[in-house]
Amino acid sequence: MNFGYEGKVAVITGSSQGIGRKTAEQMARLGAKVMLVARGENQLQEAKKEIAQFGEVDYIVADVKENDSAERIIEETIKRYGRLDVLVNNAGGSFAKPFEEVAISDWEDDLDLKLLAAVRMSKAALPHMKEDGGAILNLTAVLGKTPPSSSLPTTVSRAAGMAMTKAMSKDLGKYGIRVNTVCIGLIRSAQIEKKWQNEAPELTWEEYSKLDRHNIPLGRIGETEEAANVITFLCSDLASYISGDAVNIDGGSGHAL
Ligand SMILES: NC(=O)C1=CN([C@@H]2O[C@H](COP(=O)(O)OP(=O)(O)OC[C@H]3O[C@@H](n4cnc5c(N)ncnc54)[C@H](O)[C@@H]3O)[C@@H](O)[C@H]2O)C=CC1
Ligand SMILES: CC(=O)C(C)=O
Repeated sequence: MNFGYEGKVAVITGSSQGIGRKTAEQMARLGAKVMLVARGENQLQEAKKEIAQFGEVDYIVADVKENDSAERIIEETIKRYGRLDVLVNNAGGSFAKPFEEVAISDWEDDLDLKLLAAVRMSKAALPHMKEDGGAILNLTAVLGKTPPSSSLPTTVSRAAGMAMTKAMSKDLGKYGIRVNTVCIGLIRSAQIEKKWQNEAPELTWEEYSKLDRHNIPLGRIGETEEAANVITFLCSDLASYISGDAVNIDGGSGHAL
C-alpha cells in the first residue's frame, strides 16, 4: 500500500507531545517532511531528535493563539521545505465546567485556541495547497457530538470545529483539498495522565485505564499510536475519496449515530 507521503510536507500544531508528536513520527516514517509546532523549545528539540531517527523533521516555536503566528508558521515551512501538502490542527487542551462557572474570557480563550487557531492556520495554508491539493485534519472531541453537562466551553468549541470541517470541505473540494476531523474520546497523553493522577493516583495506569466509569465499550483508554494511525491514514492518498467526515477515535464510547 502506498500512503503517498514521499516528498510531501506536513505541518502539525501542538506536536511536541501526545497525539501530535506520534502523528509526526508516523508521517516522517512514511516519507513526509514534518514541521513540528509548539510553544516549548526544549520539548520540541527532544521531539525533533527522536523523530529524526525515522525521517525529515524540523520545528517552529509558536503559540497558535498569537495573531500573526499562522502566517509565520506557514511562511517558515515554505522557506524550509518549499511546499505544503498536509495541515493537522492538533493544538488544544481541555477546559470543562458547568455553564454558570464559565467566564466570558474562558469562552473567548477556548474558541480562540480550538476554533480560530485552526481557521487562521487553514487560511494561511490555503494558497499553498490550491494548486496541487492537500489534506487538512482538525482534531476535535467525540463529546462535541453529544455535549453532556459540565462540559463547557470545550464541547461547543469542538462542535464548532466539526461544523467548520464540513463546511470547509464543501468549499475546498474544488481545489482537491480534503478536510476531515477526528473526534477523540480518551487517549493517553499528558493531559489524561494528569487526570489519572488527580482522580486516582493509587491505581496503576492499567487499572485506571480500564475503570467502568469511563464507559468505553472496548474497555480501556486508547494509546496515542491508535489516534495517530487514523490521522495518518486520513491525511494520506489512501483516503483520497474521504472529505468532510468526522471519524470517532473513542473505543466506541460516542453516543451519536
Ligand atoms: N487526549 C485526549 O483524550 C483528548 C484529546 N483531544 C484533543 O486532541 C488534541 C491532542 O491531544 P493530546 O495529545 O491529548 O494533547 P496534549 O495536551 O498532550 O498536547 C497538546 C499539544 O498542544 C500544544 N498546545 C496547546 N496550546 C497551544 C498553543 N496555544 N500553541 C501551540 N501549541 C499549543 C501543547 O504544547 C501540546 O504539544 C488536542 O486538541 C486535544 O484537546 C480531545 C479529546 C480528548
Ligand atoms: C479532553 C479534550 O482535550 C477535549 C474534550 O477537548
